[in-house]
Amino acid sequence: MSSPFAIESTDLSKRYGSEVAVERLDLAVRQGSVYGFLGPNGAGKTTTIRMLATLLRPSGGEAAIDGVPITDRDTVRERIGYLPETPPLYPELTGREQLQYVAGLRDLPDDEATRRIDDLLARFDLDEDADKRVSTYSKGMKQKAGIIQAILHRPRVVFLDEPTSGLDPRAARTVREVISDLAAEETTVFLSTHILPVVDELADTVGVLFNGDLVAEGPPQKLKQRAETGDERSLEDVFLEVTQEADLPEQAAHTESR
Ligand SMILES: Nc1ncnc2c1ncn2[C@@H]1O[C@H](COP(=O)(O)OP(=O)(O)OP(=O)(O)O)[C@@H](O)[C@H]1O
Repeated sequence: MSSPFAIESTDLSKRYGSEVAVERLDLAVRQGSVYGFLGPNGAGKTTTIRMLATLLRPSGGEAAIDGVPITDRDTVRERIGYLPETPPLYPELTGREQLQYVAGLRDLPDDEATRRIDDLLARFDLDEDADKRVSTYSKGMKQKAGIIQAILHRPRVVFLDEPTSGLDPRAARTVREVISDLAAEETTVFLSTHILPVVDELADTVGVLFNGDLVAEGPPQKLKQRAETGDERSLEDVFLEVTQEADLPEQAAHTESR
């Protein structure tokens, strides 16, 4: 039976030695939705994404992508695209060669690959630089190439770690439009970013991770509604509140020990 969830996890955990990076995380992300994954630096977002993308072995718990357990790495990898914080690119290739190489790894037919590469290069304003070596690219140009290679094969689920990092306003808008288009085509987008307005605009559901724990989850509109008064606050207010409240016991302990 097919699951309505594109990403599911139960008790997903990761420890680095005695350090707990992700603590018994339960996720259920609907097919075709955009999930905004927020959290302060070091909260465990990248660790979570790397586990879901089969690049890091969990210390405990389970997860499935598109109904396939992450232990079945080959099948999961066929169905996902991943933009890490630093896109993996070969500096000695040109942008176009890099994308052709990835299309080959993904077994895309040549003519379809050429068509999609040309379309995406133009969409990201990278067409004029497509035949220059990646080693000459700026940070933003590398980021654009990284985004294109993450979505080139039309994956069912896309993980984007800070996709607008280093991008100028026009390119950042293109990324937002591409994310909307992906969701409209029933691709699930798991989006980690510190840019809260992007999440506010695009996410169907927001999850806030703090010290490896999901401390808030829900549609942005609902999270922004104050339970007591019904007044609206910003997503930033919500973020600061939920990532501070959970911090209070530690702060109290710290103050007492002085
Ligand atoms: N390879 C590693 N070895 C040891 N500890 C690690 C390793 N990778 C991550 N950590 C720790 O795990 C925790 C979570 O890190 P992670 O990179 O997942 O956070 P993040 O939410 O993505 O942060 P940021 O927003 O700064 O990118 C941090 O405390 C980090 O120090």
